[in-house]
Amino acid sequence: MPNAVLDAARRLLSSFVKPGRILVAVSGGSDSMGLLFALHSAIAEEKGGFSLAACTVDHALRSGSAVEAEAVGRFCAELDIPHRVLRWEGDKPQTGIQAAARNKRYELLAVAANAFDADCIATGHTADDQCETIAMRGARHPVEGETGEGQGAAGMAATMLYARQIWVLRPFLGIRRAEIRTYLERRGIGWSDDPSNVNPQFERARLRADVDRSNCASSPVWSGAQRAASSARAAALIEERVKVHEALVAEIAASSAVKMDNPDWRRGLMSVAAVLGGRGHLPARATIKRLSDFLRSDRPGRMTAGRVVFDRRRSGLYLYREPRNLPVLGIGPGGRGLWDGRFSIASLGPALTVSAGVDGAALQQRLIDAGLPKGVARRASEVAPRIVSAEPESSGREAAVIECRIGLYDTFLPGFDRIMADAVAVLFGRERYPAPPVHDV
Ligand SMILES: Nc1ncnc2c1ncn2[C@@H]1O[C@H](COP(=O)(O)OP(=O)(O)OP(=O)(O)O)[C@@H](O)[C@H]1O
Repeated sequence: MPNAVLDAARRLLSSFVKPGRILVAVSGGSDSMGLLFALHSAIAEEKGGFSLAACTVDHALRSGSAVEAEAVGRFCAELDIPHRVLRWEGDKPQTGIQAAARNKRYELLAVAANAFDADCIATGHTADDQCETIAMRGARHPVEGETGEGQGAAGMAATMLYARQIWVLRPFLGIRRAEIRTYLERRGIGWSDDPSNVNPQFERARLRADVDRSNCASSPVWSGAQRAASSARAAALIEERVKVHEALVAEIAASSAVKMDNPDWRRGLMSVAAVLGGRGHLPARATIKRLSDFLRSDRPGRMTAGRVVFDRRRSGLYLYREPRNLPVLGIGPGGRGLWDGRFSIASLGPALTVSAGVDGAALQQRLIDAGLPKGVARRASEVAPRIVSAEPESSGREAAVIECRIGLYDTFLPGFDRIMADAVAVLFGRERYPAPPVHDV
């Protein structure tokens, strides 16, 4: 009898570059219980090399969650799979609880992956979850699917890099929840139902009810492969047209700046701008439109969008952080912090204070020597981080390790955007992101 669930697990195993250890994120719901059991069965058929571990995050948000986590533990023990429960300790936020729980969940899963020495994490996201995600993103950004400019145009990716550290794989994205339930029922395996999945207070639960009623036929969206192709085109364009100096200024030839009719170029340019502005998302569609009109007009002038100045001169287009609302950050001895959303700074010993300001004339001169107009060099050096050490004998720069942050990709990088993310990383003087453990995008 054909078995789509087991086949998806087999396909995942055969997509690995080399066999390794998979940490399965098991909530105790049908999808992740099905994933665990299907992977266990598929591995049993294999010659060897793969192993499983499992982790359940107890969000401690409702009574009964600890008992459900224990039930998963018993199931894992029956299958001889090592299992850990990690609990979300401490205060919980009053609002945005679902988003906070999700962030915490990935953080704890990454901790478990490290403890089990796993090569990746697998989650039980299904085709139903995919429909909900597309519907949810579509409701927020009704037209972005047309050009693929927004993050949501392709829905969830089958692979995702978390925190530059560990890849999350979603082998069930093409499988309906009902199929997984049938698979489990036929084997006499039970699961728990999370009541918040049907609580209409949450947007995802409301959409879930709609998706259950529908046939999962959502509006047309990009496939992962289309999105990957767009990423590759955008990456090639920024590699060819954009030069970034000291992670502070982007320089673009005047002839390239005007080409805002090309959606791949728009997306590439906006991604570079998001890094310069210390933002984790692209500007809103209306802002991109205003900016495109300004750039197409081919006239010198300045426009600010997403905390970035687009400084258009005869010699070219220059992008840098606008000189407003620049924070002051204190970092304790040996500590680390994120300054202005743009730079991660780690102390090598002394306490540090980070603020904006001209870090001597040297930086400005380096930018001028690199060919930037004087005015641009001055403005860019004014928004550079100035690091002052609490120990007068050591200079701030010597006492710190500083790295540019790429908010768009550093926490969640969809697999289909990796080419683009690598191009941005290289422009900003960073290493490429780690490659996934599986073939395909
Ligand atoms: N408490 C949990 N412990 C371990 N894994 C979990 C937990 N909750 C969810 N997961 C994993 O995430 C998958 C998707 O779950 P769910 O749809 O509830 O999460 P989501 O919030 O919609 O997804 P995402 O985390 O990507 O936003 C599950 O199949 C499971 O693999």
